[in-house]
Amino acid sequence: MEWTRGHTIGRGATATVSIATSRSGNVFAVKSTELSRSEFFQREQKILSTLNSPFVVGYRGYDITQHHNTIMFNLMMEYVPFGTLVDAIHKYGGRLDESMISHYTSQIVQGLEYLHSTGIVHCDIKGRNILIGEDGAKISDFGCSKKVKTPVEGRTDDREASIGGTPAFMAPEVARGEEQRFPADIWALGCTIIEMATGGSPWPNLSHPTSILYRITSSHELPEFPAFLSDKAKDFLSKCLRRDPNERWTAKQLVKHPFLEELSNVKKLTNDRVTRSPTSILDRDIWSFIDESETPYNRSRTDSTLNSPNQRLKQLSMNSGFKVNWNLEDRWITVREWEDNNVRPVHLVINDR
Ligand SMILES: Nc1ncnc2c1ncn2[C@@H]1O[C@H](COP(=O)(O)OP(=O)(O)OP(=O)(O)O)[C@@H](O)[C@H]1O
Repeated sequence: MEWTRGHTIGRGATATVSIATSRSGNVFAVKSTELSRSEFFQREQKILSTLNSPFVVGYRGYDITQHHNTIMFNLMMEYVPFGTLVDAIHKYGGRLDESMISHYTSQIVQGLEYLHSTGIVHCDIKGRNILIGEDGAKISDFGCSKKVKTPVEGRTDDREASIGGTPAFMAPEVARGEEQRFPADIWALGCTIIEMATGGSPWPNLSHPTSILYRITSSHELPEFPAFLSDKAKDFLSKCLRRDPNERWTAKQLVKHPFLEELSNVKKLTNDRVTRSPTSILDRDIWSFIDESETPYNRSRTDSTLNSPNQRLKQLSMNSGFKVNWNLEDRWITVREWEDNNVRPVHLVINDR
């Protein structure tokens, strides 16, 4: 298919997303990166090409092109015009009201129900990866996603697979490097509801990924439920945010929860579009205003154990029973874990944005 690249509409850690038009005049979005750096993209392309749901960004194909001396991998997708859920939160003054939260949650849950029924774990559900279209929310960015066996087919051994995502949205079993299956997306959904309700991180006093992982793995805490939410909304959250993945509700159960029944009076974004091009700075804007060192949690730790990322990780590894080796590569952090002297094949790929 011949197509022409238009203006840039978004940038991720590795990709530039542009609007594009085909010769026949169809408009779509094209996400491009250098072929040599396209490992996650190719995974995304393979997964996206198998999916078809109104609650998941639509697949339109892929191609490889040469731009000056650079070979580019291009992933073509449905153009979703109103930015991300984080843009919507900004647009509505920093947080969404409960009717909007239930509207978008309903669509994300239906998207997750569909994905999980096909054996896909998204692995990076968060506001930045939810796009807002004419009909509402669509799940996007499948760069971390993986296919696992469905409950009917049996379990895969996640110790063989890489697991990862964004620390603030990571379920306890993921942060510990144990497994990342369907319940991990449900935990991240709970975190995304808090993001919609507060405009901030589920762990608002912590900004460094290491501190967040430390808190998730070493405490028995849950993210704080926003006080202004109704009992129904809090009950819904309590079904998502359970530390034991086996106790979390499935997407199939959650679609029937009473919180999602009240969908009247929803303000749609269709005629009131978000025009600002979304950038990665949004996450920083929201979340970095509170320094973790100012929190009582860290103030009580007057020893030097948590002074640097490496020292914090040493502490984390002592608590978790694993030795952890961190590798900073661009904006991604890879954590490899060892159990006694046996190298575990699991590594945790962390989206640091
Ligand atoms: N289909 C689309 N339609 C409209 N805008 C899009 C579309 N896909 C992506 N975008 C915009 O481009 C931005 C970057 O896209 P995406 O998150 O998929 O890139 P990424 O490099 O995988 O991101 P990350 O940094 O999370 O890995 C999104 O936040 C969004 O604003």
